[in-house]
Amino acid sequence: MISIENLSKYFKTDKQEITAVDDMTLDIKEGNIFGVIGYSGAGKSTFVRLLNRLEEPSSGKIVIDDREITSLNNKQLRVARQDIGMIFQHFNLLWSRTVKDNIAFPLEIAGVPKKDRDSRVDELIRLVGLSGRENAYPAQLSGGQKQRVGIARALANRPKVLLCDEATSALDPETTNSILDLLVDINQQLGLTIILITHEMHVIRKICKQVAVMEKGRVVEQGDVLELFSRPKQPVTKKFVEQVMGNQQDEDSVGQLVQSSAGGNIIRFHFLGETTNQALISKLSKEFDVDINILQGKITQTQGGAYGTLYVQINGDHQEVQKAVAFVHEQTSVEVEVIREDG
Ligand SMILES: Nc1ncnc2c1ncn2[C@@H]1O[C@H](COP(=O)(O)OP(=O)(O)OP(=O)(O)O)[C@@H](O)[C@H]1O
Repeated sequence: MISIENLSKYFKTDKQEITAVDDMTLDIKEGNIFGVIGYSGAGKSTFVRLLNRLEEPSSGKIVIDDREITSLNNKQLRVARQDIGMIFQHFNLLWSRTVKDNIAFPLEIAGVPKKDRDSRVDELIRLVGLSGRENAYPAQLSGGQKQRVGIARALANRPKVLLCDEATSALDPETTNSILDLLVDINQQLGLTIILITHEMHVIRKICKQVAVMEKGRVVEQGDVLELFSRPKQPVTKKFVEQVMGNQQDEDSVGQLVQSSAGGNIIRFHFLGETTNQALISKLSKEFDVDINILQGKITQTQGGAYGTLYVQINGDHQEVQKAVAFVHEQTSVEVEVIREDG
């Protein structure tokens, strides 16, 4: 759907030349929610603005839905942009226009007749959950509602791609979650390809299927979100994973755990993309004659399933404990490791 080849952007200032995007190559599949994460200054905003040529590339090639964006003239670009919606951190709404008229704006520009505009706007208002607020002005809306207007406006011309530039960074955690849920909903309902840039790993965790990590204008690591969580290679990626998971490699705390829990078997379960394991603990205690005590853990949900580690103490007859461990090993995709054996 989207193919980016050797894309670069240099900015010349009086004193120096800055490489904001440095030779990026990426392929993004249709219907994906693709995240790009990086710290401030990594080049994320520049990258996303190059995709619809809000920023002109210095070199490289961008193809979106078989159309080479980088070779279009201005007139062709205006038409092509109707297929590429965009939402922004600070919403970029027109403050003198109502919700309805903000959403109608791109339709007016595209020359859609008034009657068709009105019915499309009604449809969009329902889609983004703004019914009843049609005639409000942006200043009368909450941050989350403003972003809903931004999303409706971006979708007005039925784009194939939606670019999200830090779309939830100005919102509180609860509103962030509701906007992310809306993006997933839109992705599923409309089959829209979404590219989302952020500096927050929990945003990636919650809605992205694949992710690229940017540092100093370059993609330093990319892959499936679960894969990246479980095997981050670059130091910057490890830091981002720690934002969500804490430091999983903290051997001290495991040692402490073993010391402080008197007796019993200590088992570590490692969840990696399993989607049917929510009932694992209760299933084990029902099917085997064992008692299970949860000691410590952190599990998080990604679009690819659950990810994380859980330490439990399993008490019971030696054979029953072994059977329970064998069950997890053989019947589920949860990795299991015996940290300490009883006796
Ligand atoms: N118009 C510009 N002129 C000169 N330098 C720029 C311009 N836009 C961006 N830069 C520089 O390019 C680099 C990448 O900036 P960019 O805004 O893309 O990063 P970012 O990852 O989006 O960070 P942030 O989240 O802070 O915006 C930075 O060093 C920035 O100062």
